[in-house]
Amino acid sequence: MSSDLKIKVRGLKKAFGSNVVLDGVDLDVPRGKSLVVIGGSGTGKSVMIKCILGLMQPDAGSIEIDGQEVVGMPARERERVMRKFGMLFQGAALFDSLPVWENVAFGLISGRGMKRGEAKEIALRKLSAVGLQPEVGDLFPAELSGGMQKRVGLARAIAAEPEIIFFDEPTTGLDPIMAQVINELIVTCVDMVGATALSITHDMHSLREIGDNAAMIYQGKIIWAGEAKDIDNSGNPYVEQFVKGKAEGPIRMPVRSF
Ligand SMILES: Nc1ncnc2c1ncn2[C@@H]1O[C@H](COP(=O)(O)OP(=O)(O)OP(=O)(O)O)[C@@H](O)[C@H]1O
Repeated sequence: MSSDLKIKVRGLKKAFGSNVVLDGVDLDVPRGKSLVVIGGSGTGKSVMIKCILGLMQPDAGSIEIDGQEVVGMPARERERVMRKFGMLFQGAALFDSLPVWENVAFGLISGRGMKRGEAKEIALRKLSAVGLQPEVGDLFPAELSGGMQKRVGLARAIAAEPEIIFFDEPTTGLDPIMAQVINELIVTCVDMVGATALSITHDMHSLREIGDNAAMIYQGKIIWAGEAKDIDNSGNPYVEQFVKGKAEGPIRMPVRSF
């Protein structure tokens, strides 16, 4: 039933000139669940997320959030829907010139007009939730390791207690131990704020840790969707090749000959 869906995507299409990136994507994100989308490099995962976030206009198709069509929605109304979203970008995307606490509180202060003192208190609480001491709040992003920056990004993503959180390759560039710490924090934080989560990743380990459900995108379409625990027995040769990381199989990587 569509009321059980937080996000419902149907027939989403997007091309750049002759490069057809999304060719009729259908995706269901059930309310309160964590869906992880996998797919090779350049298969359109980021383009799909950008369309859902309203950062990119699709050529065709429908995106419903809480049963409300957002494609073609007037900018003002769309902004209100965007407030339901939190986002952890690849590489954390922190503002270098702002101390850590202000990075976390940015959306609260500039987006919601919260007083700085109140926003700082919330920011320090969220930093503590991701295992960072209050002293870290006064440091600048350049003074932090990559893993700490990811934690700060996560604290920022949950600062406004969003209904939906997007995770863009949350473990890319981290060592396996820090990747696991971030995976566990994602699960805890998503639970803590009771959010629905949509992630994109190449990292199969991360998928198994953070996903209730999984989907695979290939050649502009979702070619498999199911419970994350079933991904090893998908019966789909494309999914199998990706999951096992095999060079041989139906997926052909574009290789340029010089
Ligand atoms: N603004 C844009 N203008 C033109 N082409 C674009 C634009 N954004 C994305 N593309 C193209 O869309 C395709 C898919 O890109 P996208 O970034 O969504 O891939 P991805 O699956 O997220 O890849 P990766 O896993 O490597 O991040 C690529 O061929 C890319 O060149």
